[in-house]
Amino acid sequence: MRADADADAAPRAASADANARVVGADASDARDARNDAVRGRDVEGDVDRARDGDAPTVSSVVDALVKHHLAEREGKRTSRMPSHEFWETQPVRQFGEDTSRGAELREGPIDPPKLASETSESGGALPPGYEWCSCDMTDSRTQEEVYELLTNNYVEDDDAMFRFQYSQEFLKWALRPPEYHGDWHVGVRLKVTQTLVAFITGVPAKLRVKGKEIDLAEINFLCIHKKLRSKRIAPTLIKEITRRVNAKDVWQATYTAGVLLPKPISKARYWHRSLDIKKLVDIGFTRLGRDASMSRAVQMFKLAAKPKSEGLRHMTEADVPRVTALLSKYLTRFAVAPIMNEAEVRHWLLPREDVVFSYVVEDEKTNKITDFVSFYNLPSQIIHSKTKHKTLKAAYSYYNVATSMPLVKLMEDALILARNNAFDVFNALDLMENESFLSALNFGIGDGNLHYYLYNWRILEDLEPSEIALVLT
Ligand SMILES: CCCCCCCCCCCCCC(=O)SCCNC(=O)CCNC(=O)[C@H](O)C(C)(C)COP(=O)(O)OP(=O)(O)OC[C@H]1O[C@@H](n2cnc3c(N)ncnc32)[C@H](O)[C@@H]1OP(=O)(O)O
Repeated sequence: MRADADADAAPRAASADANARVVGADASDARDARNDAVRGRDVEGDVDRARDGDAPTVSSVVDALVKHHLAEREGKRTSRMPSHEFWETQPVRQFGEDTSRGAELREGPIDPPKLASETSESGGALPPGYEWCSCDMTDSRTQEEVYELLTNNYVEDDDAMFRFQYSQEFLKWALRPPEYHGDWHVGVRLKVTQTLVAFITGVPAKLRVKGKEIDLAEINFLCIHKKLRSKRIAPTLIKEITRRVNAKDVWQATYTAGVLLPKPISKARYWHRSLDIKKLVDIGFTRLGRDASMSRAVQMFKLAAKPKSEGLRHMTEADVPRVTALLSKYLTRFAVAPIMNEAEVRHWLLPREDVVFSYVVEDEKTNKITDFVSFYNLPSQIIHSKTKHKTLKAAYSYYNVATSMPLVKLMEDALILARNNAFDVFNALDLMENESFLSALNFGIGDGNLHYYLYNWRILEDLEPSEIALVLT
């Protein structure tokens, strides 16, 4: 969204893995030109790099894209494509690989099957003075250590204004789903002081990818202390979590990241809906457009006092079987979606105070649950706050199904519920059917991309975000 956009407000990166920036008219023009110039999706990171690096003109960006696109079609590397010393050795889709019909590549596992017993028993080499550990997320002291590491070192927006601040309750929820493995919560400690300095996690999940069901690990919370960056510790952490996942006879993984790596299956975009526009402007999350006034903006983002849908109520334990059925049926529409049993729906979707908010609409006559809406609470720290505000309270759209009303109506209620729970902003990716409500409900497009990845599973064609129904916390 441009700074002078009609909606008066131009949201910044909500910190969520947001590595791209809106840098003014040049960048937006370049983006438009790029969209017109080429259809290929993988080239887009190049634009960001070209843009960030040399302050290029629109035409030089387009030139670079066209060159890149042609080279990519021929399977060549261009000077603008960074090399990935680590990722080029991994069983992931690679830039420039020939996936055309008739080529050798097939959809499915990239590495040939192995035996869990072939997995080595010890981890890769860390720099001297550091050691591996498993972080016991049932232990309150360890939870605190993980919380501290992430609070001070995890994902920030590009201008280092906001940093994710996952609560301890959130971390327990995200890391302890049914059948989780304690040793997939990998830490690195300084030997002498036992300080936790790096972290990466996996949790078990089942995903349907283009009709195939895959048991895999969802990888998240990769974090290295700021003082230990750029020392190639990340590849060591990734190899260690891979070893521990393989040891449980699991050979595939999924993950999301703001950075462009070889090679996403899809690229989604964050959208932001202001709930407290005054605060968002005060803290620099949002800017008012050139000719906009605060009173007009307040008016524009005004919401009803309470939800409008009759019968909308909190989801309860008794709803679990019916929500599982409703959601499972809905998720079959998408090329990539989780498969959740009742225990998983209970874990991921039953309301948890200050963590996940879920609501249902039940048809009084038939007792059927017709609609489901949910969001989770992920605040960001305001890093160098110059105001009284220390925290940006952000709600993130999670899984939503509307059958008795249009999705836009259900999501308007989600906004009202989020506002009534004191959130400042409601964030949503352009996944699933979300495009049907984003503009209509005054969301503004953010400046961050979220790339979706599969490890050791190839699909031949990139997917649109609307084909993805996976929300990783
Ligand atoms: C079957 C089981 C498989 C299980 C594993 C599946 C794969 C899981 C993959 C992990 C999914 C995580 C999902 C999330 O949690 S995404 C969230 C990532 N975390 C953050 O952004 C927090 C703040 N940043 C940091 O803590 C560090 O900058 C990190 C740790 C990100 C990199 O540390 P550092 O800056 O000190 O770098 P290095 O010198 O050690 O290493 C450089 C190498 O690391 C590659 N790199 C950089 N960022 C990422 C990234 N986000 N995913 C994957 N790789 C990444 C980079 O391209 C380069 O490789 P190559 O380009 O040369 O090849």
